[in-house]
Amino acid sequence: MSTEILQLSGVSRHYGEGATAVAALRDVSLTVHSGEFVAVMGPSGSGKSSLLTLAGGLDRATSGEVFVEGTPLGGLSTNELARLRRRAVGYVFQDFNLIPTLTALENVALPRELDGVALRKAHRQAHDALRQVGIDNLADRFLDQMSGGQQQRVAIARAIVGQRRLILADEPTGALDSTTGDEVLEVLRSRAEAGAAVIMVTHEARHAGWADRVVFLRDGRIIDQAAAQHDPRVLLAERSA
Ligand SMILES: Nc1ncnc2c1ncn2[C@@H]1O[C@H](COP(=O)(O)OP(=O)(O)OP(=O)(O)O)[C@@H](O)[C@H]1O
Repeated sequence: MSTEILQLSGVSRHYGEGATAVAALRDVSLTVHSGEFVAVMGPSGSGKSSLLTLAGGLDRATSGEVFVEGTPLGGLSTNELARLRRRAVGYVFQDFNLIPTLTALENVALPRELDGVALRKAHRQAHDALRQVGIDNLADRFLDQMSGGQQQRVAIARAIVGQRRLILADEPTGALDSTTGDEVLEVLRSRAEAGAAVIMVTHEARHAGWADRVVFLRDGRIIDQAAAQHDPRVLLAERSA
């Protein structure tokens, strides 16, 4: 039986006040279950990043409620929210948000260490995550010794380390060539198959084809939800043909 990992219930997010107020999200309701891979598409400014930051507890809703594994985020203190994020949520930021003074391995292990996992175990899990994105051989490199695509894969490894149940990825294939992009999509897909809920913002219909479901946003509202056009297994088959 699949469980609800994420639920947005009538969520709105307004920025600013009065004449300059912007409604980034308007009354959005969305449920994502364990094992589901959901793509979010929509024009620039439609609210895609806002949806992701609210889902990950990086920002708070103006109204409505966000539930992660049944916990309403609105009632949590800042510390409780930080703990839930570290434990349950992996986030791939558009600009990676990695720490330049740490190696790839240390960047990936950091959230585990912060969560109290012993160093050796955290490093073992980090190696495993780096292996999944195909760059375990770069574990000891610093960020300035890596290409943009390699840094992006470090960011993805950090999001999937330690079997997080909710993985949120904002344009995770942006800096990657198409082969590497497909590899990353395969990793996200396999995390969903292992039981995570994965939500990915993308501009590319081809990438959305890897998802089970595509949510379309416009002006802060969900205007449509559809099953992905392509069965991901078909894409896989095309790749290996
Ligand atoms: N911190 C903020 N302060 C004020 N307005 C904001 C803020 N963040 C987002 N907005 C506004 O909210 C709306 C939705 O922005 P959001 O970044 O969620 O859209 P998006 O669909 O992710 O866009 P893009 O594809 O360009 O990244 C936009 O009008 C944006 O200008």
